[in-house]
Amino acid sequence: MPVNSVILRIVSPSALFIVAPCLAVISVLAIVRLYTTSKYHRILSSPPSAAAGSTKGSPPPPIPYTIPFLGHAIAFLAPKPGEFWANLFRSHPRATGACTLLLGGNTTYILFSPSAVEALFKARGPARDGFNLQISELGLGVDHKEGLRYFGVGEGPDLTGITPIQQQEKVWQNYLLEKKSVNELTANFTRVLRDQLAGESNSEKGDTKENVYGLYAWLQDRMFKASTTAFMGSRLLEMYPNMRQDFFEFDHHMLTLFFRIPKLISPTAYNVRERVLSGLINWQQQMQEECKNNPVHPDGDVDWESTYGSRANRARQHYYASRGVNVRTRAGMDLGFLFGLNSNAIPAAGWMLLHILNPEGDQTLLSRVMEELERAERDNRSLDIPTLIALPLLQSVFHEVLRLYVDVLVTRELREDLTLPLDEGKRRVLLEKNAVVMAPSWLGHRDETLWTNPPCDQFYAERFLKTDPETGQQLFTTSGTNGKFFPFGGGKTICPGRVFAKQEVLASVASVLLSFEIEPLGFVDEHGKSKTKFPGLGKSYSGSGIMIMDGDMRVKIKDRKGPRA
Ligand code: HEM
Repeated sequence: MPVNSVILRIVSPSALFIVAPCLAVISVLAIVRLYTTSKYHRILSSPPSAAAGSTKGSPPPPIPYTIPFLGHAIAFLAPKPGEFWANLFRSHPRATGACTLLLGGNTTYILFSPSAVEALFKARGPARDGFNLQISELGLGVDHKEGLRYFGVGEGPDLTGITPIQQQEKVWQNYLLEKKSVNELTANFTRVLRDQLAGESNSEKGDTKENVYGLYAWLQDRMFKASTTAFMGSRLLEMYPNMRQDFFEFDHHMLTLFFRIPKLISPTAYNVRERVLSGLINWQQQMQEECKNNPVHPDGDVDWESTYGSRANRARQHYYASRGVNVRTRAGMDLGFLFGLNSNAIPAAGWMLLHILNPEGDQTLLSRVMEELERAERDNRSLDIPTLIALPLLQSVFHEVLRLYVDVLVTRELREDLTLPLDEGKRRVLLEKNAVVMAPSWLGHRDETLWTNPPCDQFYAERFLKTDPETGQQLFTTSGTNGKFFPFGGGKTICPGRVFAKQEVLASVASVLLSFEIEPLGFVDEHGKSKTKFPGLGKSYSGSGIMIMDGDMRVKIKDRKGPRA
């Protein structure tokens, strides 16, 4: 009897309507897998080394996939830090220095050779304009046309010869990076933070009250208030007192929105974004009315005022006006700026404090850090910021926290073909135009061949210290880390908040440790339940910035000394 007849006897005709499409789908998936696997092996067997001597190089091996168009997107969205990379390198040799993924229809080159990453940051061509536009639309809820208007996509220079992108770069340069402005920002941040800490202290009344907190939750609240007030002015939190809770809920869902997870699957992400936006819109409308659409000029004598805060923020508001964007776009872009301001620096300070105070860690670390910090405390108990930010051990701890906990996908779009060197230029790799290239910090920061002794997944406070052979002194250094360590990205779009971030984080850690005696009481998980181990990495998508903790450390806090200046 023919096989068909046998199948027809076993399977009813209606079942065939289901089986046939399933078989067709399985066949397509199998063919795609076979085709991409054979292409992968073909390219892998003629690696870029074959192109030695040629200046062009060859494209990075394309990792096999099964589902057309989506490619590796589903696996890439695993909400467990590092999981995708660990799986990738189980079957793919790291020695290739680069590989190609298909992410939702986009060819995406992944770089993990330090030489290639270093050269990418030096290249002038690759840009991140398209990425910024995508963040504004998908993550911040800005309308597409408004996003184009804000960034001035495709626009040439204005009458003064400056393009919108250059105008924005000028804002960062003049008000975020220039020494006087960044010092003013740090002074205002420290003033608000220390006022809060002083409010906590009861020593003026001769009271020795002790308080018990989850250290990170306690710190997050105080740092958020200090940085938001220093940058945006005090009116924002007066008008929207619950902003911190909403903001950190949004922060948690930002990548859900960016990766286009539908509202049906994650309604909270969309709802919380609308809540924060509507709070910011209220504030924007009220402030525009109060300042009659003319915020205090950023260049005058005023370094801070209550409506729009810092020079940097007032310069941003003038930029909005020059671009003619509506109030929702302003609120969306403010949310983006608050994200840059708060999402990384606050967890960095949290990880630093937890490691310094960790009862299971190096028991000499706290006293060595305190010895350094006392050098940066003036007689009136204020902080000497230039001394603080040059302390070797403190800087090493800060950089070690960035190494271990920053997970960024530094992303660029290629408008032209780009050739990059692999292993000091002996081999070259060709990246074709119109693709996206990513340098994932996880791969550089946690490369076990580059960070040894102790192994890369361990916190080691002294990792960025070396001993001066002549004086025997401990010196802080990041030399030899190009292309392997890039917490702030690199090149012309490197994070413009990096100088403030360092001052803010170190000033927070110093203020807390110099103000209070802190006694660790044990660790808790995300739900506040006691656990024995130091917090690990919370759930997050690849590229979430500084990774959050999956718990906290309970501490008893008691005043260290009398009132401070
Ligand atoms: C430890 C803290 C921080 C880390 C790890 C961090 C990291 C980064 C990274 C990786 C980028 C992308 C750079 C690139 O593409 O090459 C970036 C961009 C940016 N960061 Fe930060 N950042 C931090 C703190 C801050 C702070 C405190 C501010 C604000 C004062 C800030 C404002 C920004 C802005 C506005 C951008 C976008 C710049 C542009 O589009 O050109 N960041 N940051």
